[in-house]
Amino acid sequence: MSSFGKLFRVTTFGESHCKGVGVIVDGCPPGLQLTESDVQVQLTRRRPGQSKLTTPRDEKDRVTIYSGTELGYTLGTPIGLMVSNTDQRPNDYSNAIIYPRPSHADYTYLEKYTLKATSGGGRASARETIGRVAAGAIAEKYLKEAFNIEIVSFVSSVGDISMYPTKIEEYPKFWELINNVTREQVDETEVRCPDPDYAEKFRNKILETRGQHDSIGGTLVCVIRNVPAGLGEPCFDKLEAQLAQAMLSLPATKGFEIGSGFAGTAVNGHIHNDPFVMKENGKLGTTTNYSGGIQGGISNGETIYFRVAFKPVATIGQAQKTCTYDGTEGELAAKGRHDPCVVSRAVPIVETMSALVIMDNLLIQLSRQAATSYLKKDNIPPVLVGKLPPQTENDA
Ligand SMILES: C=C(O[C@@H]1CC(C(=O)O)=C[C@@H](OP(=O)(O)O)[C@H]1O)C(=O)O
Repeated sequence: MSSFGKLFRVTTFGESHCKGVGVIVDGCPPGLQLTESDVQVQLTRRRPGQSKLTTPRDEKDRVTIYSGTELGYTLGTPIGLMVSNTDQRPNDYSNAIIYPRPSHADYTYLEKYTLKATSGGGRASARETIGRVAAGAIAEKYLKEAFNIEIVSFVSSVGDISMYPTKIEEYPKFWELINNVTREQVDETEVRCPDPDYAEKFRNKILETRGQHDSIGGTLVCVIRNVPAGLGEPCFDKLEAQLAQAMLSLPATKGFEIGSGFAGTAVNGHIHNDPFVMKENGKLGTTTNYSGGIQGGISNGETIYFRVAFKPVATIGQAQKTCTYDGTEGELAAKGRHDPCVVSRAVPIVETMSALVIMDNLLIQLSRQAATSYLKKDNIPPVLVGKLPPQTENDA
């Protein structure tokens, strides 16, 4: 379905070649200062046609807020946002009418719905992510203002060139990076990688691939800082499970890994466990962070970090042997304007999608805390809050 979230609920609409794409955001707290410019920043970072590394389809993606705000403040009512599609070229798809594009969604959409959009990727197009980005930008604004939560994503690999740690021993250096990396640093390079040497290698790889009328995959890291402990809903809605669902609902994703991920399987528990320590803020924290900020499906107050894998874009100009819908063998060389690699445009998409997950879980936890605050808790047995009961004479 096209809706996501429980208390901060978003519903996206639109196809890549219809009049426009957008989103309805229900459940945004009233009183948040919000204008189009707050949302536009992330939409502009996502837009096509922004550099040689992306699809040349030239959409400005200017957003209009239709409802839910007045005098620059949210009213608590549904916020409607929309972006017009202005640079469609449906004829680009004329040679693909009888061919399902290999590894795209044409065949499966037709099987599912019995008919499909004639041009573009329809709902499976990356244009659908505009709605998510617009909604997530609102969530990000609340999270930053109310809880100082920071979300930063960056490109960590393109093809087989990777800056991501492969062994557990390499993680402490990586934590230094993720604890400090900023969006400004990420945006200093066209490809959106904070390491200039890797950024250059990634850029060259994408340009080389584009020259071959081909595509290539890559990975993104996402970091979420200052998340309070307690977010996530066991058992089925663990925070990492929701993040995984959110990320794997993005077009072209093939993998999700949190904390030490697959590398963590190579070491013993005494290395992998994150010991607790009292932190300056008077709360328990951990001295290492192989857990990736989530334990038992609940945020523990440490930095959350995860990695998302994006496959090579399915639509490529290079001729491929395949067959038509009726099984006739042939060759398809896709026409049109396509991304040789989606990772740099995926950065704001992953950030805003993360914001949607954190926002929804924050509202759920705040509502639980508010409900509990009305109870008289004076006589709660100490063992239920991790304390020993007072000693009695019999104990001595
Ligand atoms: C336009 C965007 O990306 C598009 C994603 C896409 C696809 O099939 O996913 C195909 C291309 O567009 P068109 O439908 O014009 O061929 C991309 O340019 C965007 O993300 O805004």
